[in-house]
Parts: sequence; C-alpha cells; structure tokens
Amino acid sequence: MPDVRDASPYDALLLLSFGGPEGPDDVVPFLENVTRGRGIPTERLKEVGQHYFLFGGVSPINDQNRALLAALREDFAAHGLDLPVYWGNRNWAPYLTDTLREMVRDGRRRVLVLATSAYASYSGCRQYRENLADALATLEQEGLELPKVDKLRHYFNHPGFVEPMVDGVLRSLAELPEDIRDGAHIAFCTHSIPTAAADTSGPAGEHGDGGAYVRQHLDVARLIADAVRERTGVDHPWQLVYQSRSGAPHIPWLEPDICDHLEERHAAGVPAVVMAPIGFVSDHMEVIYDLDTEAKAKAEELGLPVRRSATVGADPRFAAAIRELIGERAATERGQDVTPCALGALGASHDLCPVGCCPARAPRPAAAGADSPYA
Ligand SMILES: CC1=C(CCC(=O)O)c2cc3nc(cc4[nH]c(cc5[nH]c(cc1n2)c(C)c5CCC(=O)O)c(CCC(=O)O)c4C)C(CCC(=O)O)=C3C
Ligand SMILES: [Fe+2]
Repeated sequence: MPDVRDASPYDALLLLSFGGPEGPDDVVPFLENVTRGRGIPTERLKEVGQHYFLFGGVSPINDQNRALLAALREDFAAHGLDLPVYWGNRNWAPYLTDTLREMVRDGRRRVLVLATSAYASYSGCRQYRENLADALATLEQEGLELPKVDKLRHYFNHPGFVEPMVDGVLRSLAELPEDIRDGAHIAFCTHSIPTAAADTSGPAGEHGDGGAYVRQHLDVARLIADAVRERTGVDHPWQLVYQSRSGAPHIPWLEPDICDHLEERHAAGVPAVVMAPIGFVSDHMEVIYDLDTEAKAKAEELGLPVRRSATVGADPRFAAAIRELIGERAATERGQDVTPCALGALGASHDLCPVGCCPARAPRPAAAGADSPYA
C-alpha cells in the first residue's frame, strides 16, 4: 500500500457526477441538458419528467453527492491526506465547467477526477470524459491556463465498493420472512444500455458479447453472491438484469428488464426476490423510481415479496477506497511500483482509457484518456 498521505503530483480531487433537479422548475431544463442531441423520444421524456414530479421535482442525487463529499473530506482529514475536494456535475448545477474554472482560479494544476459511475461504457465513462473535454475547451477559450486532468480507474471490483453491497444484500435477506428467506433469488440490477454500446464497451479488442460493461457487472454479481453464500450458508440463485431502458423501441437494449424478470421468477414459483442495484453508486432517481416505485408495484401486483438492497452511497468504506485509489494512482504517477487493489476475476482496470475505449457513435474529443487532445 503506497503512502496515502501523499497525493502528489495531484493537488485536487474533483467529484464528477450526473446532477439532478432540486425543484419542480428544474425538471424540464435538466432533462433538456441530459438529452441534448441524444434522440430520446418525447414520450419517454414526458414519462421521466413525471418520475421527478412524483418526488416534488427533486432528485436525491445532489444530497447524496453532498454526503459523499462530507465522507471523503472526513476520511481524508482522519488519515492526514491534505487534498481539497471539489464537486461538479454534467447536467445540473454545480456545473462541471464552473467548478473547473474555480479550481483553476484556486491554482489547481493536477486534477484527479472521481466519477460517480463504477463501470466501463460510453454512458458511464467516455461521456464523462467528453464533458471534461468540453469544459476544458471553454476554459481555454476564456484564456485560462488549463490544468492536467486524470480520471480514477473503474472501481467496480474494489472491496470498498463491493463489501457495503454485500452487507446490503444480507440486510435485505434478513428482512424477508424466515419461511421464504432461503428460497429468495437475487436480481442484480443495472442500467440497460443499447446492446451495441455494451458490445463495444471497454478497450478495443477486448470486447466479447456484452463487452466490459456486462463482464464487469457479472464479476461484481458473482463476488456478492459468493460472499452471501459464505456468510449465510445458502446458495441464492441470481441473475444480472436491467432497468431504465429508453431510446427507440426498434433498437436492441440489454435485457431482461427487472419487471419482466420479476414476472418470470414469480411464474417459476420463486418465493421472494432481493433487487441489488449494483450498477449505481447512490439511491438516486433510477433506484427510487425504477426499482422502489415501478418494480415494487409490479411485485405487489404479482404478490411476490421483494426487497431492494442499499447502494454504497457515502459508506465510510467507500470513502476509504477512494483514498486508497488516489494513493495508488499518485504513486504510479510518481513512478513507484504499485500493486493495485481489486477483487474478482478481471483484475484492476486500466488507469488511462486507451484509444478507442467505449467508443461514441459520433466521435468527439474526450479528456483524461490516451486520445485526449489535452496534455
Ligand atoms: C449506464 C448509465 C448510468 C449509470 C452510470 C452513471 O451513473 O453515469 C446512468 C445513470 C444516470 N442516469 C440518470 C438520468 C437519466 N439518464 C437518461 C438517459 C440514459 N442513461 C443511460 C445510461 C446510464 N445512465 C442511457 C444509455 C440513456 C439513454 C440516452 C443517452 O445516452 O443519454 C435520462 C434521459 C431520460 C431517459 O432516457 O431515462 C435521464 C434523465 C441519472 C440521474 C438520476 C437522478 O436524477 O437521480 C443517473 C445517475
Ligand atoms: Fe441515465
């Protein structure tokens, strides 16, 4: 383990997230930001707007990021890591460009980015890097001296990400009535993406069917299922399933959908299902609407007992994992030999996304990767 008190050459951490509305008036402009140039059907947008209005127009994601910021600052202070932490979003205030401008004005020259997305894919990685490139281009036009920006590697298989989710699944199982607990199946849930995006996710040449996106999720699902079996002595059958599909109906996306899966399991006589949202870092709208509202309503209709397990959120173990990842990356940048920490069969992900990693349909500049136009 490298000395995690030394983050040099980095002089700041940037928490980069999705952003979400904080009141009813924010909902439509937020959705316009998210979907600009992305060809999402108007019907789907109206529907998704309703999800937000159901919760007073407020997404929980911003408060969850504020809690994560506090957890990171607390963990860093407790471990003598003197690294300022900033926060910027892709789709809502505080906007990434404004935060990066503030960082430059504060004199930050080497920025390490923590994205609130744990896996490879265009939506979960390159799109964040494209938004970083856009922000850098704006600052360049403003005549500011650009910082060097790197992104922390995918942390899906870090114990600080996996272990809180193991606890979450164990808690959900414990909440089920005893007579159906041991028969419960686990549905590991993540965001559906177009199969074409899944198949090309990760570094070029490493793609199998489903690409890095599906392989990484399967690795995490297996790790959690194994840990649950070790702790309970019960082998709960499990499957990776998908949610939150959008886009035109004729374009294939990853399946099965969680609601279809619940129907199918119910028909097969399964007594209960734990839904484990491993694809998400916090209990944001995709979790509290798509799982806690929509999928739970489907389960109710079927008479199928379900529980939804916790995401990592601001768990102190996740904050500690981020500190360790920063320590590893900083040591690597200083030329030290580092043994990266990772569980599972895939090993630690790359530090620097190679050229062609998680390609976009229409190529655009992306920062913090081997193909970055910025130093
Ligand atoms: C892989 C993935 C993650 C996980 C990784 C990560 O976390 O980044 C994620 C997270 C999130 N997605 C979110 C919200 C939305 N995503 C949309 C649309 C889309 N997401 C996609 C993928 C993902 N999305 C895709 C392929 C689309 C289709 C069009 C496009 O390629 O853009 C739309 C438009 C309407 C709709 O289609 O649903 C909205 C409103 C929020 C905020 C929630 C809140 O407010 O609490 C979060 C955290
Ligand atoms: Fe999304």
